[in-house]
Amino acid sequence: MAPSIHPLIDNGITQGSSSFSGGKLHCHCPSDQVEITLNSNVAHNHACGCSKCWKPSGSLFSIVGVVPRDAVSVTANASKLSIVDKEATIQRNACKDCGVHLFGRIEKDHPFKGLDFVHVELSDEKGWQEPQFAGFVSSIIEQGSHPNEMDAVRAKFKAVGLQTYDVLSPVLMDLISTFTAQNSGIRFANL
Ligand SMILES: N[C@@H](CCC(=O)N[C@@H](CSCO)C(=O)NCC(=O)O)C(=O)O
Ligand SMILES: [Zn+2]
Ligand SMILES: [Zn+2]
Repeated sequence: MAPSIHPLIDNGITQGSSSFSGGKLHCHCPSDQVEITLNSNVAHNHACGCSKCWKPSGSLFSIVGVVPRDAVSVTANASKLSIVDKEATIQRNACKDCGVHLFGRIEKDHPFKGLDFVHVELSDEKGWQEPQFAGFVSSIIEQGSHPNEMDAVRAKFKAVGLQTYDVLSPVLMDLISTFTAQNSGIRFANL
């Protein structure tokens, strides 16, 4: 059987709702779940093949989007959270018991500082923005996917209407490069 890309991709994508304004995320513990309340829908929701984003077991990709950090609050069992890698750009807060990542936060100077990374599949609510693209696709080879499987993986994304990139989407890459240019002293008019 072909490996799962992700349950939210494998059988086609369900469109989100533009009027949806947030909901709750829960970790996978059978009891005393960590609960996160999001007062916003996600943006730039995407499949990520990198090794650092949390993926459901058996899936090659994570689905991860961003919300303003002010829209994120831990509303139950905060004591179960622990940062996976304090040195990483994105400090991923995971449940110590089940390993699920509840939110990833950037504290250092970075173009995405102020945005938290979250996985909407941890919510029972419907209406979250659907995945917009697939990023870090080639990174799945670093985790053991065979290079010969990559055409099939990219074809699966294409079949559900998603563009694939080996880093991030053009709009996000432009934001990163704009930040880098401005930090080096370049000033753009009318930005
Ligand atoms: N090939 C590496 C790539 C890891 C990577 O750079 N991941 C990105 C995307 S995460 C969500 O889009 C990133 O920004 N990482 C910063 C961080 O993780 O702190 C690999 O697969 O590990
Ligand atoms: Zn848990
Ligand atoms: Zn990632």
